[in-house]
Amino acid sequence: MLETVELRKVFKGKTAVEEVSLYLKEGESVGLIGPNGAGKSTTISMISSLLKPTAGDVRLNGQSVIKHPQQLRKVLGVVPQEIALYEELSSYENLKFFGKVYGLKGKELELKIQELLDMVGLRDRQKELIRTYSGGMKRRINIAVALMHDPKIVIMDEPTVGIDPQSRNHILDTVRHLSREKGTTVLYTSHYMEEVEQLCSRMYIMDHGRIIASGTKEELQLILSGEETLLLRLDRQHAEFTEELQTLAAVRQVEETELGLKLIVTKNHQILSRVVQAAERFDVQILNIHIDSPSLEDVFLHLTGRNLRD
Ligand SMILES: Nc1ncnc2c1ncn2[C@@H]1O[C@H](COP(=O)(O)OP(=O)(O)OP(=O)(O)O)[C@@H](O)[C@H]1O
Repeated sequence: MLETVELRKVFKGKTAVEEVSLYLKEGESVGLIGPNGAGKSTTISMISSLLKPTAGDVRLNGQSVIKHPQQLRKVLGVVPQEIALYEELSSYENLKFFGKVYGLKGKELELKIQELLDMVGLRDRQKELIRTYSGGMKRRINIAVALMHDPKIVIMDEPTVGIDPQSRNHILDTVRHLSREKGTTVLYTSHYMEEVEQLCSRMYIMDHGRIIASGTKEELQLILSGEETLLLRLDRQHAEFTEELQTLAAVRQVEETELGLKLIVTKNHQILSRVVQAAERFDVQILNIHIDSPSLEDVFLHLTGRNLRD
C-alpha cells in the first residue's frame, strides 16, 4: 500500500536518514522503533511530504507521491509529537474546526466528533477548554484531530512520550480499535519496545538513520536464538565480580538492571557452574537465578550496543 524506497535526508552535510526502505501492507500495524535521534521523525516527515527527501521515493500503491502528495494526503492521518490545538477552545470546538477544514458539516460532522471523542475516552470532557487539559488529554485530542477525515493510513510519532498511564492506555486502545475495527493501516513509532510488541505485527528497528533489522517479533528474536539471558539477584553489588563475569567466554553482555545483574550468554551447559564458582571466589551470594529467552530489548542491545532509552 505505502512504501519508501531508499529514502535519504541530509541536513547541512549531516546525514539523518540513509537508505530507508520500508513498506506497509493494507490493514497492518507496523512499528518503527529506535532511540532518540535515530531518524524516525525525519522519516515520517518525508513520508507525509512535510520534508523533501535528498534522495529516494515514497510510493502509494506503486505511484510516487513526492511530486504529487495530494493523493496521499487524502488517505493519510499524521499525529505529530507536538500538540497543534487551540488552547482557548474546547476539545469539541477544536474538532469542529478541524472537521470543517476537511470539508465535513452538519450531522456527519457531529457524528464524527462524538465518535472520535468516544474513541479517545474524552466525550464527557468535550466542553472544557484545551488549556485546562493534562498533556495526555491534549495528546488524545491531537490524535482525534488526525482521524477526522477517516484516514486509511495513520502515522503516529511517539504518541505516548511523557504522559500519564491512563492517557497512555487510551491511546493504545485507540490504536487497537483503529486496526481491528476499522482496518486502518498504522505506522507507530516509539522507543518503548513493549508498546510496539503489543500493537504491531511487524517492526523496523532504526539506529543512526538506518534500518538495521526488521521482521516479526519471532523473526527478530531468532537473531539471538543461540543465546539466553540470566538474571542474577545478588546480596550486594560487586564490581570485580561483574568484571570477572565479562571475561567468561560464553558471556556476551553484562548489565546492571533494577531487577539484578543481567547476562546475555551463549547457550552452554557450563555457564551456570562458572557463574556460581565466580560468585564463591568473590564471596558474593546469589539469591536467585532466572533463565529466560532474550527479549526484543536484548536484540536491540545486541544490534546497536546500547539500550533504547540510554
Ligand atoms: N531540521 C533539522 N536540521 C538539522 N538536523 C536535523 C533536523 N531534524 C533532525 N535533525 C537531525 O537528524 C537526526 C535524526 O533526528 P530525528 O528527529 O528524525 O530522530 P528521531 O528518531 O525522531 O528522534 P526523537 O525520538 O528524538 O524524535 C538527529 O541527529 C537530528 O539532530
